Amino acid sequence: MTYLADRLVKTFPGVRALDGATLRLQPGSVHALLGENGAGKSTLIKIMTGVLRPDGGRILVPRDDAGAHGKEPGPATDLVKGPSDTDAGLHEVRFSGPQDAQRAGIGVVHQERNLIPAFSVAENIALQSTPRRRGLVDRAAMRELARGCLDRLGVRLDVDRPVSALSVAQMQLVEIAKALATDSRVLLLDEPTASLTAEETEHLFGVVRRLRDEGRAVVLVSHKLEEVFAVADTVTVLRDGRSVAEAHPLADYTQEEIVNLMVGRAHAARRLDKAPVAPGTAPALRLDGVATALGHRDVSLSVRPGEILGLYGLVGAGRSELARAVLGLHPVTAGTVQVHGRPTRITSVGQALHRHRIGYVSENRKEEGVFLQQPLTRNVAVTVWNRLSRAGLIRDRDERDLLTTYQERLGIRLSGPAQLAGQLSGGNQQKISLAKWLAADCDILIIDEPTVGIDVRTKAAFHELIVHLASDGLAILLISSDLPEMVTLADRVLVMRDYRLTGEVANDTHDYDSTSRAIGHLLHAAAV
Ligand SMILES: Nc1ncnc2c1ncn2[C@@H]1O[C@H](COP(=O)(O)OP(=O)(O)OP(=O)(O)O)[C@@H](O)[C@H]1O
Repeated sequence: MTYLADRLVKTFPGVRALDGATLRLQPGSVHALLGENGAGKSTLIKIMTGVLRPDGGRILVPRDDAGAHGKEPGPATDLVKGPSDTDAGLHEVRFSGPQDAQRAGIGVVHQERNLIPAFSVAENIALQSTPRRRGLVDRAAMRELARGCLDRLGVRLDVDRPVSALSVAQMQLVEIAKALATDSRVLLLDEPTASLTAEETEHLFGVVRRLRDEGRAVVLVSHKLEEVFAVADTVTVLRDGRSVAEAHPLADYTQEEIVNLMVGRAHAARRLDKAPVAPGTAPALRLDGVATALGHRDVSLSVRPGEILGLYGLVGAGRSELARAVLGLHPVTAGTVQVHGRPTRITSVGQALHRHRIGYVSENRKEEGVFLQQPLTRNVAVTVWNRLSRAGLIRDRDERDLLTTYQERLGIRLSGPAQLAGQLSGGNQQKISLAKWLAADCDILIIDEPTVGIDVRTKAAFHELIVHLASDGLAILLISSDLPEMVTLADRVLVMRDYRLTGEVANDTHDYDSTSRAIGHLLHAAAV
C-alpha cells in the first residue's frame, strides 16, 4: 500500500523548489523527510496535500484509496504503470485541493495550527467528518467519534473543552486525532516538536509509534536530528529540490553522514572559542527584584558586555514574557531595570533600540519579525535606517550590500534582493529576521529561541556569529529551550520556573553532561 510522490517538479518565479524529488512511503513506518532550509520539504508536503499543484511528476496512491477521490488524470493506460514493479496497483491522482488529498487518505499537521480556537475538542476533531442525523449535527456521535480517535492515540482529554484552553502539545494531539477522524493512512507532521518540551516530545513519539504499529505511514519533517534518529525507520533527504537519499533505512546512516548528505559535502562542526569577560566589568543590563503584572516575582539578573547569559526553562516558564516586560511590552510592577547603570523604564521595542541600543529577536518571528509583503532588502535594513540614510534618503545599494553580507554569513536562500520575505521558506524567513538584528547597532541583544526551524549548518553558523558578537563586546541574553544550544553558547545559565528564577548554573566548561544535569536538578528542585 505504497504512497508515492514521483519525480515532482515545482517552479516558483526564479526558484526551482522541486527538481525531480521523490518520496516513497510504506505503511507501518516512520519516515523522516530531511533537508536544509529551502531544500523543498514544505513544497513537497504542500503538493502531497493538494495545496499546490506540481509542474511535473506524479502522485500515486493505492488503488483502493484512489477510487473514491482525486481526479483521474487521463486514459486508463496511464494509470497503473509505476516506475517499478512494486508500484503495480498504484493509481495516479491529481488533487485539485486539500479535500482531494484528504479523501485519498493523506493528512497533515502543520506548524501553524489549523484548529478553530473557540470550538471544542470534539468539534475540531470532527470538523471534516461531522456526523449528521436528518441534516443536523449529531453531537453525541460527534463526541463519540472524537473520544474514539483520542483513545486510539492513548490521549486523555475532555472533548468538550474549547481548544483555546489547551497547551500547544495538546493542540498538536487534537490535530493528529482530527487526521485519524478522516482515516488518514499517511500522516505528515511538519516540525511537530518545535515548541514542545522534552517530555511532551516523548509522549508525541509514543503516539507516532502507535500510528506506525496500526499500519499507517508517518512522515516527520524535523531539523532535530537526535529526535529523528530516536523515532524514524526510513529517510528521504532533499537537497536543492532533489532526493539525494530515497526511502533508505535510517539505521544505515550516522548523523554525520545525514548532515553531509543534506549539505552536499563534508560538514565539520567547529569549536567555538569565546573570550572570557574581564573581572569587574559592569553590567550592561541589570534587573533587581523585578515583578510584573504577568506574575514574575523577585527576578534579579545581570548581563555584562562580552557575556552570554542563558535563560532556560520549560515552555510557559515566563522567560519570553520577562524579556517582553523589560522591553515595555508588559507592565513591570516592582523592582528596577538598569541599562549601563542607569535606572530605566523602556516603553517600546523601538525606544529600546534607538535610545538604549537594545535589540530584540522575537520568538514570534512570523508575526513580529518579518514584513512578509516587503522585499528582503527592506527587511534587513529596517533596524539600521538611521545609520544608512543620508539626508533622509536610503540608497538601494546600501540596503543590497547589507543583505548580501548576511546572505553570505547565514546562507540565506533567495532568488534576488527584491524578493518578498513572504516567498522564502520558513527557515530562511527566520534568518532574515535574525540578520535584521545582527545588522543593528546594539549594545545589548535579547534573543528568544533563535534556531527553531533552522537547519544544522545554519545553526552552527549562527552560533559562531553570536559568539563573535559577544567577543566584540555585546551583552547577550539568550532564551532557548534547546539544551545543547544553551550549553554551547552560554557563559552562565539561569533557570526559570513559574515566573521565578530558581538558580544559576556556571557553564565554564561547556560540558553537556554536567551542565544539563545541574539544570535538570534546578528544574526538578523547583517543582517540589
Ligand atoms: N510561494 C513561493 N514563492 C516563491 N518562492 C517560493 C515559494 N514557496 C517556496 N519558495 C521557494 O522554494 C524553495 C523551497 O522552499 P520550501 O519552503 O519547500 O523549503 P523547506 O525545505 O520546507 O525549507 P524550511 O526548512 O526552511 O522550511 C525555497 O527557495 C523558497 O524560497
